[in-house]
Amino acid sequence: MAEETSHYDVVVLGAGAVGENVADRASRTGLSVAVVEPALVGGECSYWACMPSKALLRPGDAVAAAQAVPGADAAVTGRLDPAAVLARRDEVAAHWDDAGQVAWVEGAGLTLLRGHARFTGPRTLVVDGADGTERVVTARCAVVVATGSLPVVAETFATVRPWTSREATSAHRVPERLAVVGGGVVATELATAFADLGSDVTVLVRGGRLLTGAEPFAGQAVARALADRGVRVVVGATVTSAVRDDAGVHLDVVHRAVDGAGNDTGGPERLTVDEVLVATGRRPATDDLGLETLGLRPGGALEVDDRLQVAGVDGGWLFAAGDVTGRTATTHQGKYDARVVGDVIAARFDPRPADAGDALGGPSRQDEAAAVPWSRYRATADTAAVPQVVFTRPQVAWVGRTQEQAAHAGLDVEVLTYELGDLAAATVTAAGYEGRAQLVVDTRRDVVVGATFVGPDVADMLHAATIAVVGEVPLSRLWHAVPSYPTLSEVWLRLLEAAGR
Ligand SMILES: Cc1cc2nc3c(=O)[nH]c(=O)nc-3n(C[C@H](O)[C@H](O)[C@H](O)COP(=O)(O)OP(=O)(O)OC[C@H]3O[C@@H](n4cnc5c(N)ncnc54)[C@H](O)[C@@H]3O)c2cc1C
Ligand SMILES: NC(=O)c1ccc[n+]([C@@H]2O[C@H](COP(=O)([O-])OP(=O)(O)OC[C@H]3O[C@@H](n4cnc5c(N)ncnc54)[C@H](O)[C@@H]3O)[C@@H](O)[C@H]2O)c1
Repeated sequence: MAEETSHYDVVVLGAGAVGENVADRASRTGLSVAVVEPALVGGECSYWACMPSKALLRPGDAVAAAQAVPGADAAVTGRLDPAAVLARRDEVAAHWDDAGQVAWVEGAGLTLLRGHARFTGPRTLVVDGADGTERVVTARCAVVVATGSLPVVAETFATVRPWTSREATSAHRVPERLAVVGGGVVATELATAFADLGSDVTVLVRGGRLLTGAEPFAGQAVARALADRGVRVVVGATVTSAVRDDAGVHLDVVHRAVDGAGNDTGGPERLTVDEVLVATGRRPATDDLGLETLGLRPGGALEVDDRLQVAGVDGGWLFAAGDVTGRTATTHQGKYDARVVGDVIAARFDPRPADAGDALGGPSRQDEAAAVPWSRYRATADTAAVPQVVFTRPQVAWVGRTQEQAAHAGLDVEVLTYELGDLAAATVTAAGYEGRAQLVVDTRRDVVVGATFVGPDVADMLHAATIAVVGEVPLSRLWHAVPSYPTLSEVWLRLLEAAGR
């Protein structure tokens, strides 16, 4: 049943973390903004990704931290209480109730349209409501697609009701036996969490190592730590069939495995588990957006430039941000893109008198038109300095280029490494603290282009490195950034000493 047409200046598809931020910023010069969302306002991150997964990981970290300190260890001798961990996770996920975020959207002066949006032509959409209503919505100025991504699940698992990250992060029961297929960020974090909760976990990795986006030593450290906690990590593994019956899910796996002595112990095996978590990557959610009416291909990523403007559509009205672009797959980077695209739209379509932005110091039409890299209207960091933290134990944090990526880019690099366990702060933090920091230095420009930290509590060390990379701070100036004693940040001093300072 079609209703009357509603007109807005800007329409944002998706009220995930990215869509919310786009909408808020785009409205800052007085544009009317509608956000369309068929599910929970807040999207994946709040209810099925970042927040619940970190809530599942934190208790194990807290216990491990105490157990690593002689004297404190005696106070922490029990096991985690899975029911209490899951209950706290429920709270962190707001019990999958978006009332708080709806209140925020409405308080920000945005219009929330509940339903699934699809294009019927340029700047025109139909919003299908859950109650069967169809509302036509037009955008006078711009449309931003922020519909996120969906897990990739191979046909092999079609009949066994596998877990994706959604079922894992919202689970209300801890499986006795869990297989995790994949070796990326979701696989390593959730293998860690469920091992902490008491599952017998097997990780089936297609390639030769974990976390292939990071420096090789990072994945090796995580694999070692998982093995030490009784998790079986099988490399070179392919699941050839999956069947569920009353006894569980039976997986036929072919793999190669090498034992400590270098012997090949691999081969085909049948693995029976209670649940199988498929964590084999995500794909942009663009299947059913009506993109074909705009001359775009459904199903793929929406390719954008540094203004987040979609390539291949005339008129400068279509933008995309977040996971749907295939350019970024973290909340923080998606929100950075959201700030950029929101500012571009607020400035370009500013309804106020021509110089209003300049006079008030806010978004400015002239500045946007003349924008250069590193201005607020260009997502320059997406190519120069993307930070990522993996909340495994040990944590893995990196920004910018790995050694291999820097070499691939033709840079002359020097690689500086330091074992974090040799720092005074490590001695105080934990008995037998193990970790490593590595800087990739562009020797021609004398600046850091990449940094990796692996170890307990390194997540918050990353931002100093991000500032060094974004700021292109010369090593000669970094030398004057004095780290406090005894903190893990003293590693910066040791790394600079290794560079001959
Ligand atoms: C298990 C897991 C853990 C993660 N942990 C972290 C972490 O710790 N830190 C981090 O930075 N990142 C993390 N991520 C990544 C992060 O969750 C995503 O990068 C982020 O959620 C992407 O935000 P988004 O707004 O682009 O998409 P989403 O959050 O997916 O939001 C998209 C929204 O669009 C809506 N939508 C879809 N189609 C339509 C349509 N046709 N019309 C209208 N609306 C539509 C959807 O319902 C959804 O609400 C994690 C991911 C996973 C899977
Ligand atoms: N802490 C965080 O910031 C955080 C946490 C979780 C997820 N995320 C984001 O979510 C995104 C998705 O995470 P992900 O772990 O699903 O993807 P990923 O790209 O990190 O890892 C996918 C893994 O699946 C493997 N794989 C792919 N196809 C396979 C197949 N057919 N069979 C077996 N293995 C296969 C890959 O080799 C890889 O190991 C990531 O890009 C990440 O940025 C971020």
